[in-house]
Amino acid sequence: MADLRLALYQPDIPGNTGTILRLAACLGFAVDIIEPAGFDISDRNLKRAGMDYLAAAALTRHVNWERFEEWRAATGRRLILATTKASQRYTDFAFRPDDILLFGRESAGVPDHVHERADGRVLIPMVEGQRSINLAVSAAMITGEAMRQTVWS
Ligand SMILES: C[S@@+](CC[C@H](N)C(=O)[O-])C[C@H]1O[C@@H](n2cnc3c(N)ncnc32)[C@H](O)[C@@H]1O
Repeated sequence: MADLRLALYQPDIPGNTGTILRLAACLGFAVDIIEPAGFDISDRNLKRAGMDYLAAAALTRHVNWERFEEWRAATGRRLILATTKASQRYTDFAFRPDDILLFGRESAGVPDHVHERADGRVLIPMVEGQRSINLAVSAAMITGEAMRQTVWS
């Protein structure tokens, strides 16, 4: 199991979370969900996307942002935010093995106060005029790069 973690800020779409939990089970990293989420953990669309991989996923639920931050402070881990507002490409960022990679909610990303708390902010560069990449796809791209740098190299 890698030490790297992926955190989802108040996710809205259960299929995306199920897809990410399946990825986490397959690649071997833990997932933190910062609630409230827009669905229940028993949602059938989450189960459909996560399938039987859900049983193997290491999932921790945090009741809100403040409790997540209390927990993170105790671990001493960095928080690295994936955001379209970053200027640094994720491929140019030096990830650490114990980083927490934070992804925003599908409908609204993260609020400014969360953006400001991040120790680093990374961007997947897009074609000019496009808004954003699907949450699960962006999570796979950035987690893949972080794993390449810290686990697979
Ligand atoms: C569908 S996007 C959120 C779109 C939202 N309307 C916004 O303005 O942020 C969901 C999450 O995927 C990640 N994401 C999507 N595209 C990205 C990109 N090009 N670079 C970095 N992260 C991205 C971010 O964490 C984002 O909060």
